[in-house]
Amino acid sequence: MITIDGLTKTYGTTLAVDDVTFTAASGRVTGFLGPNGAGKSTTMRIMVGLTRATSGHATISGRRFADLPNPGLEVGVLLDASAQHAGRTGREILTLAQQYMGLPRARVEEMLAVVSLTPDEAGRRVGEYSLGMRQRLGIATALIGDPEVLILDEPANGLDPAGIRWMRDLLRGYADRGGTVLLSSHLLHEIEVIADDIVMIGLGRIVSQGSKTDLLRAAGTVVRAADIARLEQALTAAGLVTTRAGDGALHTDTEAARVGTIALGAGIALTELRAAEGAGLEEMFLELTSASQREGVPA
Ligand SMILES: Nc1ncnc2c1ncn2[C@@H]1O[C@H](COP(=O)(O)OP(=O)(O)OP(=O)(O)O)[C@@H](O)[C@H]1O
Repeated sequence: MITIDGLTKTYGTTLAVDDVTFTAASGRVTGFLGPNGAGKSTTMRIMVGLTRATSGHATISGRRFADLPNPGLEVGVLLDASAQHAGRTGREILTLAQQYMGLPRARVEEMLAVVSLTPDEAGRRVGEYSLGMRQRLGIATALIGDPEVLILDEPANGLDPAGIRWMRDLLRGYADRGGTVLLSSHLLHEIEVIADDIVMIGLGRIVSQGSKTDLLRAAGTVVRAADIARLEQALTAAGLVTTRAGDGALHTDTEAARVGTIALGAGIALTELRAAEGAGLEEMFLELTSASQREGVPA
């Protein structure tokens, strides 16, 4: 379990992380979502002792990272896959990790197999690796000590579709066995597919957090009718908040059953009625983080 309590980080006049509090629970994948520059990496760097917080605390399984006697056995970290020594081979990097964590030699080959790096690839210098191969090696290094907690910054970066699926299954299995997974992304879909819980951050502040199921439910309903203006009128008259999506559908902030009942009462035949899910979550994400979106939110 990871606990973040009132974490704040300033760089000069930049408030990178602003009073952030959340928990990533055991047995769950927590997605840490936010636009570029929102403060995700800074928060994660503080968790693993690479950056000092201005105020607040971060603990892993109840202890500060600096107080963990053999951190690799408690927490696997992948912050920047390109930070590995370019002149060493993948196998050498894993062997160093195996040695300083005091693990059996066999763990190196086991991990290479887990992340599907072939013996030939393992013998090549990391400087010659593709980004996806470096991510795989980074994940192997994070997992080698069989830690209870995984902290991964943008782990899907550079992976191809099969690689993304592989990583998703790996992290799912890890959480299902009781592990804690915290992964960051600015890609909503990636987080939406894998996460059990979502923490959304914008301009250093948490703008929303909760279980994915609850957030998706709160994302509302998409509804369509031949006479969309009359439907809009009926829903607004019933006190619902509606917005017109670009494709002509209406988005409401309430559940489908209520929308259906109102339409039936007004004698309006619907052509579509469904939970907004991904689209709703995206809208929520753009809205909640609008102040920190470089491009602003499209109308
Ligand atoms: N070492 C540093 N010195 C000064 N400012 C920094 C430093 N590191 C981060 N920042 C600033 O802190 C803010 C948060 O950056 P951070 O890298 O944590 O965002 P992020 O959410 O990880 O973004 P991305 O999705 O682009 O990786 C940004 O305004 C950034 O410019």
